Amino acid sequence: MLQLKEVTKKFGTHTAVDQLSLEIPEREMYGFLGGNGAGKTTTFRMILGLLDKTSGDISWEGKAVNYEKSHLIGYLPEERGLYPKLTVKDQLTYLARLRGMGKTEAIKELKSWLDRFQVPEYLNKKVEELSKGNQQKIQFISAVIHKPKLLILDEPFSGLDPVNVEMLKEAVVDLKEQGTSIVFSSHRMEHVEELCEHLCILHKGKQVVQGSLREIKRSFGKKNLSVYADFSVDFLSNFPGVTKYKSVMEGCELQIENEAVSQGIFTAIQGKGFVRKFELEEPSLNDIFIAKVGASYE
Ligand SMILES: Nc1ncnc2c1ncn2[C@@H]1O[C@H](COP(=O)(O)OP(=O)(O)OP(=O)(O)O)[C@@H](O)[C@H]1O
Repeated sequence: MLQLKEVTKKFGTHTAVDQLSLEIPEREMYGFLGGNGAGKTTTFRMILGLLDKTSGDISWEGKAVNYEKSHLIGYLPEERGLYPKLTVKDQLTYLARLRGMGKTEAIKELKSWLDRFQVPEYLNKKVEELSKGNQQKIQFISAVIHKPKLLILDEPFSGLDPVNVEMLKEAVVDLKEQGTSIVFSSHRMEHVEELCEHLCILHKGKQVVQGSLREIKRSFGKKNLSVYADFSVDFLSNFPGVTKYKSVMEGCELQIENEAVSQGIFTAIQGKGFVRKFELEEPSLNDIFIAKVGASYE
């Protein structure tokens, strides 16, 4: 387990990470959400031992983490940095050897990743000949080639087209199933919602939400209600307990104060005509973020 206890990082007078306490379970995928400047990269760099913390404690399996010395950790940094003039093969075998792998084994692993990403022809290409997105795939391979136990991915999906996003998602899911603990950051709620059992949302260095996705959603209650009907449902905009009303082609989408309000609405629409949909939904992470942080988030 990776543990952070009251971790703070100050740059001069600016507090980039403020009293962050987290427990990141083993063999899971853990999501860090937050807008630009929220403190995600700073937290990762502190976890890896690449940046000193101002105060607090960080431990993995009971010990301090040292990325430079441990072969059990993989890291995809936000600022991608491959040597443009080297071939994929030379570069990745070099990096894999730094992380304790033999050359033959590294080439075998590299080839299997290139096959998986459907780019076997890149083996002997120079990095500068590849598109940005494909360079990112190569950098991802450099983070996982040595089969780390703990994998930290800073914005792994940014800049990739939808096909490559799916390919990378499948790869991280497989790594998790093989027992890797994965921590990744994203601006995109839906990626974290889809992939993570546990997550935290950072806002200006502070954690505003933390825990299991299921529990977080449950604690918010089901407050989104869709009502699609063959009669006008406009009167629901003034219904007691309705906090937000959106008219849509087929009816309306509502936010309600609590689940009990839906019962009143259900009674009120009965007998008025044909109801095609009446659905109480869990909040999305986006709803939760906005409720916690405010609508200013982009
Ligand atoms: N070396 C540094 N010196 C001074 N301030 C820094 C330094 N690194 C980060 N910061 C500040 O710390 C805050 C957190 O930055 P960080 O890069 O951790 O955010 P982030 O959540 O990763 O953002 P993004 O999504 O934009 O990458 C920001 O206000 C940033 O300006």
